[in-house]
Amino acid sequence: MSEVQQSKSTSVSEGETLVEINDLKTYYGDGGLIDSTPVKAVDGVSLEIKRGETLGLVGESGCGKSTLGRTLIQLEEATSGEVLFDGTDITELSGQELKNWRRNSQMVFQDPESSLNDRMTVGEIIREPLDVHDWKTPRERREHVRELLDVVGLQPEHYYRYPHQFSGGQRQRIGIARALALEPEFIVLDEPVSALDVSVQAQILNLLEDLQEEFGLTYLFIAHDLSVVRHICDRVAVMYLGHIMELGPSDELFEEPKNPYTISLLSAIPDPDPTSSRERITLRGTPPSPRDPPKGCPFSTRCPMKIRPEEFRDADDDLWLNIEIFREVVRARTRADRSVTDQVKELLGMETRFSDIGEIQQELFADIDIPRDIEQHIDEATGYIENNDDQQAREYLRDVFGSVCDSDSPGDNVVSNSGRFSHCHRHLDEYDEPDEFTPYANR
Ligand SMILES: Nc1ncnc2c1ncn2[C@@H]1O[C@H](COP(=O)(O)OP(=O)(O)OP(=O)(O)O)[C@@H](O)[C@H]1O
Repeated sequence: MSEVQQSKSTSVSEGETLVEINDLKTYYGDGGLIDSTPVKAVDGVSLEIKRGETLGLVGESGCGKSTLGRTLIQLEEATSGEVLFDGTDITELSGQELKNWRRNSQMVFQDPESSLNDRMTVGEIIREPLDVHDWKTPRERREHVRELLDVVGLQPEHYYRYPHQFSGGQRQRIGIARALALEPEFIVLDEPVSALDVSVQAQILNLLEDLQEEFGLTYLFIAHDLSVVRHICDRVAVMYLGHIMELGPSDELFEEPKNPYTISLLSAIPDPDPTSSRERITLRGTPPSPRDPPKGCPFSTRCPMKIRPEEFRDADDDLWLNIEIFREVVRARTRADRSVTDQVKELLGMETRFSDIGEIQQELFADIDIPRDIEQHIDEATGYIENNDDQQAREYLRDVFGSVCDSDSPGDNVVSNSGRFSHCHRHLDEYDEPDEFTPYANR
């Protein structure tokens, strides 16, 4: 870690809070009459964003990053919780108050191809927010737009051109100029360089850094590309299934990840250090549906370091893996939003003929040594399913084979002096720390 980066992280982490988020939830489709199971896109997020910092937000597609970003600037309505900007809860604002507040917070979107209106000139696009807010006089607006073109590296004559006449990188500059028009303090950058060529990405990232310094901006930088985040962000939040799994200074988090999900994500990035002993962890399956998240830890259905119940701690690893797969098959059967056949096929990589539970049981356990007590439990669960009580089977298996990871939501445990936190039961004294635990699959 360079001294410069270190001091930047330290000063920011000690800095003044601009945004404070408390137990924020944003659900989609809540209260509908036909399907009342909401999509829990953001499901209890608490974090702070410091004035002047860039906070990265990373995670797999669909984990809720955009929804969180959109809720912070009130493009999406929060279901519950607080978003305090300089102490004011903006989820409570409406009407003129909300309109006035909106000037402070803007968003830059991922896809410069579709986020700009092709029927408006560049000048009109950048000026639109000024018109909406009746900013100063029309003449001053035009002058301000020309200044903004200059600030983002475009030419005054670009004012009268149309977006389709520009390259992807230039279009993103237009989007940035528009976001800056009302002189906001806070900008959500939603994958701002993902759609651009690598060579252009660096130019846009440099521009964003320069603008941050010039105007004292605070950024929430959403990305799935971890390497981009590492270089531009002071701190990083790792999101999974609507929850923040780990949050801390970038360098620390990348060099010494503490949460099993962060460890798994980072293990997939090639390590330039040939002496590194870091082993790649391949995560099994896909994230659960945000309509039906697990009861305990959000990562519990895929965690390679999941805590086993005491009585099964020495169970054979292959057997245990198949028990976990069996539990996932049963979970999938209880899920409402995708066909059971598709889910089972995906979980087992098998053909539809195995969607009969007896056959699945055979497939998973017939060729494996299975202690009598475990076999009885599996038989019992299969019996419930054969009686069409999938939910009972799911709960039975959770009671028998589940651990604290299945039953309790972990706390945000502080894992370093910087205040970094990790959402994992393994940080409690009675368990091995995640970074000291060899994942079952890698033994
Ligand atoms: N308007 C909506 N109505 C219903 N569900 C939605 C809506 N927008 C998003 N979702 C769902 O909410 C969950 C989170 O989506 P979101 O776009 O916030 O994730 P993301 O991490 O930003 O994904 P990506 O990187 O693919 O954009 C997903 O399951 C998604 O399908």
